[in-house]
Amino acid sequence: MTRNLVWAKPNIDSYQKNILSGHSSFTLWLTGLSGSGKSTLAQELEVKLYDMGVHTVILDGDNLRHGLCRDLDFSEYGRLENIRRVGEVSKLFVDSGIVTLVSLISPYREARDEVRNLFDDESFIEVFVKCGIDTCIKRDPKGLYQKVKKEGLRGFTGIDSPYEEPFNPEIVIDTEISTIEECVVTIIDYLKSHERLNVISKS
Ligand SMILES: Nc1ncnc2c1ncn2[C@@H]1O[C@H](COP(=O)(O)OS(=O)(=O)O)[C@@H](OP(=O)(O)O)[C@H]1O
Ligand SMILES: Nc1ncnc2c1ncn2[C@@H]1O[C@H](COP(=O)(O)OP(=O)(O)O)[C@@H](O)[C@H]1O
Repeated sequence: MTRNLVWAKPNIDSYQKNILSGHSSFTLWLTGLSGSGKSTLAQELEVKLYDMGVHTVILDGDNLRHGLCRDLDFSEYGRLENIRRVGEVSKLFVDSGIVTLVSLISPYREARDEVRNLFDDESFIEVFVKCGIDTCIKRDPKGLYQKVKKEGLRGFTGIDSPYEEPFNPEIVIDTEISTIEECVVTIIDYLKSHERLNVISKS
């Protein structure tokens, strides 16, 4: 597939783009069941990071499936291709100096690990947004679990389609026992303690 292609190397590298941004860039990959809290946390985190002067973009599964990924369904292939595409897009943003907040069920461990392999060790932070299926069903923010029950919606994650929990995520957020604010603080604390929010400037 990649035969006869030559990589076009840009004149400005990602470190120089980080200097322009004033901070390092990385992907925060929020994975979890529908209703676990991925979108809510990505949105709250973005506000917090904005206030700290950090440039961000949110890549939310629901939104991307209206455009970039609108040709994909929820079959295994559709989800794997979705994860692959969002991984590649997140890499483009990170290479451009932008912190990328991904909110994607991304139910397959191996597919998430393939995305991780696109990045250096520090630049991919997997966040397991942990929440039991019963709580997700109770929350049902979009009424989709009701649709599974009442309208026979098939292939729904956690019901009749698999979700593989990460073995070794950088961060685990349990949204059943922590408030939204507490979850945000946990993530920001992780980023600070791992020096991901340090100011970068030309020396
Ligand atoms: N069958 C099925 N299973 C799971 N989710 C479904 C399904 N059909 C539609 N939806 C809605 O699509 C959102 C998940 O899209 P993702 O792109 O994150 O899914 S995946 O990573 O490709 O598995 C998901 O958004 P979130 O609730 O924010 O997770 C749902 O709103
Ligand atoms: N600690 C928490 N973190 C995130 N969401 C929470 C938390 N506690 C309760 N919620 C609620 O759970 C729901 C999660 O919905 P959403 O963010 O759309 O989930 P997802 O994007 O994973 O499908 C929201 O209604 C949110 O207010």
